[in-house]
Amino acid sequence: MNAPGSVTGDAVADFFAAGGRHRLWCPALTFYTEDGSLDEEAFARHLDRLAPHVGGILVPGSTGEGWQMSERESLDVLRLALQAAPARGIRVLVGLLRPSAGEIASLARAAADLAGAGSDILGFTLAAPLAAEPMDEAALEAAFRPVLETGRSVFLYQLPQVTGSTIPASLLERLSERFPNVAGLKDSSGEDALALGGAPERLVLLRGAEGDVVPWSLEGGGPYRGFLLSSANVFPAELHAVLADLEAGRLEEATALSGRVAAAVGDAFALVAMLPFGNPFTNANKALLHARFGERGAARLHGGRSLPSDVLAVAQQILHRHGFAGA
Ligand SMILES: N[C@@H](CC=O)C(=O)O
Repeated sequence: MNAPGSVTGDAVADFFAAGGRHRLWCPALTFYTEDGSLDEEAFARHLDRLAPHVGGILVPGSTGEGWQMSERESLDVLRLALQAAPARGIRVLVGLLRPSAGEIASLARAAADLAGAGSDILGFTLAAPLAAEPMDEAALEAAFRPVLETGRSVFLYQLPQVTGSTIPASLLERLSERFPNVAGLKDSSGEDALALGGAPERLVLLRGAEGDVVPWSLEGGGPYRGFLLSSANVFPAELHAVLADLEAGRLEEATALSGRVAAAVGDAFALVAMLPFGNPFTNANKALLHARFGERGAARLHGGRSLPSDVLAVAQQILHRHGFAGA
């Protein structure tokens, strides 16, 4: 079952099999002006930096502050992405990051309406609703079904540290048998149980956790075909180069560069760990982006907060320490 304007699971697999930048995806940061509205120009500049190096963007992902947004705000940033992506040759995954099953289904309907037929949406990224107690398999299936029944391609999104629930292997297997439009899995848990435990072979597996890419890549003996990394906001060229090195069999070069990126990103996550607001994916990457590209508005977060100037100064030092030029 595939909806009008939707991409089939096979086409999604072919897209990633094309290799190179197609295997690198970015959960794009969201930019705000001083009055809190979307900064369309900063977003366009950001996509210009990303486009040569990524297959597409996830909008809004956790890094794009999707969990903090209302449905209206999610649709506003999606609209911008759909306007900007085709001219830059990149595709869009829609992040369905909403607190309840009803709100997930509502955003999926509205996003499909916005995209219409023949759009550049590659699919939905579908996380569990937020729950104080872990949801069981039946409850997760009930929450996912309305989106799966739209026929749009779907990546199930493992994010227990935010949602409170873990998608079990048995559910992934059943849904992928029942719904051919389950195209893949994005796992940001850092535990990788589904990929390591033998997820159905036809699925495209994407890693969303930060860290060294090499051992998790197919070429490095790992299970993941692609990577959807918050750090692609700051290091798109380097992560693209790592994948190119891997594909060309230059394992040593890939390992050295991937290790350097991972070390800088690790330091940035440690830097923002003490911040009592925002989320670490956003805060770490906004601080690094501000330092690396001089994107001044990058310090502004959803809801009117800003990253403190001492955090921005240390981000600059982190870049220098790991040999990356700053603005
Ligand atoms: N790649 C991620 C990071 C966390 O899952 C995203 O969606 O922003």
